Amino acid sequence: MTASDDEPLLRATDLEKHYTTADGFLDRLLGRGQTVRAVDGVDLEIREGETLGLVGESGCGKTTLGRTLLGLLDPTGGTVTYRDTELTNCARAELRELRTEIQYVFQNPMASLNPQLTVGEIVGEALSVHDIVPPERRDERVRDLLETVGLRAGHASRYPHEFSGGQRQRIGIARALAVEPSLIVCDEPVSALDVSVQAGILNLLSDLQEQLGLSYLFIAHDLSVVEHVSDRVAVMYLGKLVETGTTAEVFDSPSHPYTEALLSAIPEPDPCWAGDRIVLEGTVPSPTDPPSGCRFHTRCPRVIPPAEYDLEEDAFRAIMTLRTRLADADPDAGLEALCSRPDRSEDLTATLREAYDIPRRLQDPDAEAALSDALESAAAGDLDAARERLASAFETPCETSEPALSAGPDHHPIACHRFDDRYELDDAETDASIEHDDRFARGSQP
Ligand SMILES: Nc1ncnc2c1ncn2[C@@H]1O[C@H](COP(=O)(O)OP(=O)(O)OP(=O)(O)O)[C@@H](O)[C@H]1O
Repeated sequence: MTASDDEPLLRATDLEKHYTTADGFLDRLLGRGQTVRAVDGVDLEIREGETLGLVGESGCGKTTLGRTLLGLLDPTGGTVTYRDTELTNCARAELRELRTEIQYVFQNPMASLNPQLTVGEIVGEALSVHDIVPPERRDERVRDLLETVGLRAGHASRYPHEFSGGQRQRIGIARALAVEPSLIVCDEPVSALDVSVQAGILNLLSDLQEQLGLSYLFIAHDLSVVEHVSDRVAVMYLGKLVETGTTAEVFDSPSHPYTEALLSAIPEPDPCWAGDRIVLEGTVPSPTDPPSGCRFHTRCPRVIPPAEYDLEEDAFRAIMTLRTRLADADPDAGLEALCSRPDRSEDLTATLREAYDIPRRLQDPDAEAALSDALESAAAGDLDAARERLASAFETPCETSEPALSAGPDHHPIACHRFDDRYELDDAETDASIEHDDRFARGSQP
């Protein structure tokens, strides 16, 4: 079976996986508990023979997405289609058959291998469950598989604890290969291994892809590894994809501010490297109550200022950081919730400006008046009033509507309002943005 040229091998459409954190039956009955929107409307394609890298900070939903694509988790919405069969809507027997086509390689090979079984039994289990080869040929097939992954046929009689981390991962790969899959979801397959053995596993995966025409979804937080192995890359933030493209498109000219920040954190071996690391404000918000509009707006270094003011991007970012802190603050905690500096001056509004890197005076008089009001409320300990004043005076388009994943300046898909004609940025800002992109183009010289 092969997918036609224009049909992807696997396609997810508006895929959702929400967990509920209700503790027990009574909680669920009474509707108590929270919804964790781990995967929240993902469109994604994996093509025949390619490696799609999936990157994003810890907790953004990568593993949940990988497991939902595979059917290890039931989606709460959307569809997954393998070739021309919708997995999310097919009969049990057919699903059981198709399960062999998509396999999973886990991050921690020790935890995923049954210590009570020999390696031969682990790798052979799937052969008997799915009746892949006749019983009399199973041992031979297991021995072949072990040799394919760089182990010895004689290893079949040993137990997982007798192997090193890298060898255990090879056993996990042999087990996945046993059912002759077309697609393997590799979930952080080398991150638990010593750097010295990582290359061996990556080379093995690459050789197997070449020999067997496999496709991979390669989940990893190590961006250098992803750049090395992937044909295309998808960047995920808080349950959604924010940028996808070929590896060159995403790594050489990242357009989404989140991708820029992620890539700027890759350690750079070149001592002449001129790019600065982009430090994002705050922590990743909770997927139980994600920010409205663009989920990244609470941390985005390029959050779009309100059109009615003439505001510098940096000044607006600083105001948004204060707004986000106010939104999260316990109103009873008073000023301490915003500023715990021991060196507070008499003028608390000046201390707040300093603590949040807000200029002493904004260039736009209306913006300055609104900000001064809010700071005075905050300095007086009335955090509710400060929060409301800032929210009504400094609303960004990034929080009012959700950006769709659509063609950006380099034609690969990006979910960011900066590239939407409705939110026209003036020429200076767009030029600054392009210069900024160039500065972060990997490999560029100062
Ligand atoms: N079974 C579960 N019940 C409730 N919430 C869960 C469950 N599994 C994961 N989550 C939550 O879903 C979100 C996404 O988790 P997931 O493990 O998919 O992210 P990830 O990007 O793979 O993270 P990491 O890189 O750390 O493995 C997190 O907030 C996590 O706490």
